[in-house]
Amino acid sequence: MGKAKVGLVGWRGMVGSVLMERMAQENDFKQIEPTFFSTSQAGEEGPKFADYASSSLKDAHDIEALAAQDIIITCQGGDYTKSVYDALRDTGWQGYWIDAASALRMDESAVIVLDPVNKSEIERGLSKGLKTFVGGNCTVSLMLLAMGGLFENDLIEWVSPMTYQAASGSGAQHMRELLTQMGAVHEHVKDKLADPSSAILDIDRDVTSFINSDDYPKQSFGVPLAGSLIPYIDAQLESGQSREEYKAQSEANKILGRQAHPVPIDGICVRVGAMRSHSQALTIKLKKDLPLKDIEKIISEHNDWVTVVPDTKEASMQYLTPANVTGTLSIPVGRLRKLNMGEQYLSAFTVGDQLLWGAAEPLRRMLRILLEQQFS
Ligand SMILES: NC(=O)C1=CN([C@@H]2O[C@H](COP(=O)(O)OP(=O)(O)OC[C@H]3O[C@@H](n4cnc5c(N)ncnc54)[C@H](OP(=O)(O)O)[C@@H]3O)[C@@H](O)[C@H]2O)C=CC1
Ligand SMILES: N[C@@H](CC(=O)OP(=O)(O)O)C(=O)O
Repeated sequence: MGKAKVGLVGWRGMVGSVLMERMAQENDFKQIEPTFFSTSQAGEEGPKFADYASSSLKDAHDIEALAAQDIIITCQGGDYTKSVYDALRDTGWQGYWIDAASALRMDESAVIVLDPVNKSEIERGLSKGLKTFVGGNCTVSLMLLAMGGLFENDLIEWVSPMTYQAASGSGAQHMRELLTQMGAVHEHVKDKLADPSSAILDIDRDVTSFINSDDYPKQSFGVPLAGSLIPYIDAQLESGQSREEYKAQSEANKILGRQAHPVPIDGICVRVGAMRSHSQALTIKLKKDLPLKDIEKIISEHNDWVTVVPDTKEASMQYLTPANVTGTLSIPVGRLRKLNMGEQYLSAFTVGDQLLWGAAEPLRRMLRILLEQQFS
């Protein structure tokens, strides 16, 4: 069999760029015959990745050109998926669709992919002839990689994740705005800050009035993030949850193949001024009382990326932070201890790069699974 024809859509966006970087690092381009698509630059020169120079960009809305692909990977977003997916399938196209957007995630014909956690669900989907594979929500994927061992051993009665989500989850413009806000705050008080005799409460008053003023740059977020936080992510639902919070239980149980007997998962999702790594504080009710040492072993042995950070101040401050994790595939889990509520109540804190395991990496690995199983 020849190399699989792989159509890449959304490759120059933020998630797509991280995906391209990982594909180049892992020599994925050598295994495929790629075609690059664009919604806005059709006909322009294509990119060069890992010595692979592409021909000119194809129109990402050209259904015929899309239908010529064996596999399409899109990081273009939900609106794009909605605009072409049905039309493409309606032509009778039997190719594989790998998607970063949430649009098709809960669709019965789609598998949510996170192979270190749900390889068996992926295999089940493939054997049933399913052809649509979607990456999960970032906080959900990162939580499942961290807690994979406890879920796999069916030790969790419920989880309450309280998140600290980075600006990248809102997109590139929002990351820029966070930095602009940081710079603007400093600029506003820099003279007073440089004067050792100035009173900190005066500086704080100035900062507070500035970040609440119309002069503060907040076109993208709508409210201050630097110097503040945003306790609501994504749309408001009838249930009182935000859509981001709703995804925790629904997507996690679909990934785990537990939709018939779901594990209750619910908490509050908060945007903080980190750049691209999401953190989560988890309160977990275990099904039974287990020694902490056993819990640590189960967690750390589940996959190659999770590591248990000792519950000390020094290790937590050094290793359990967005600053330490960003740009890596590492999933540290720390602050593991039994809570005062009882021996079955466990706390945990975990961090992961929202653009790597949270978005691009599960898609790349799904491509590899398809290449190994369906195109070798
Ligand atoms: N941001 C995130 O954290 C996550 C996002 N996702 C999904 O991925 C989708 C894409 O997100 P994200 O990568 O942040 O989106 P981006 O806004 O970074 O990119 C989306 C598209 O915008 C177009 N574009 C226009 N101008 C530029 C420019 N100057 N530089 C780069 N691209 C440009 C490109 O399409 P074209 O070439 O066709 O013009 C690009 O593919 C989301 O809608 C979501 O569905 C999933 C998980 C996490
Ligand atoms: N909503 C996530 C990012 C994201 O794109 O999620 P989803 O892929 O579920 O739409 C965040 O803001 O951090």
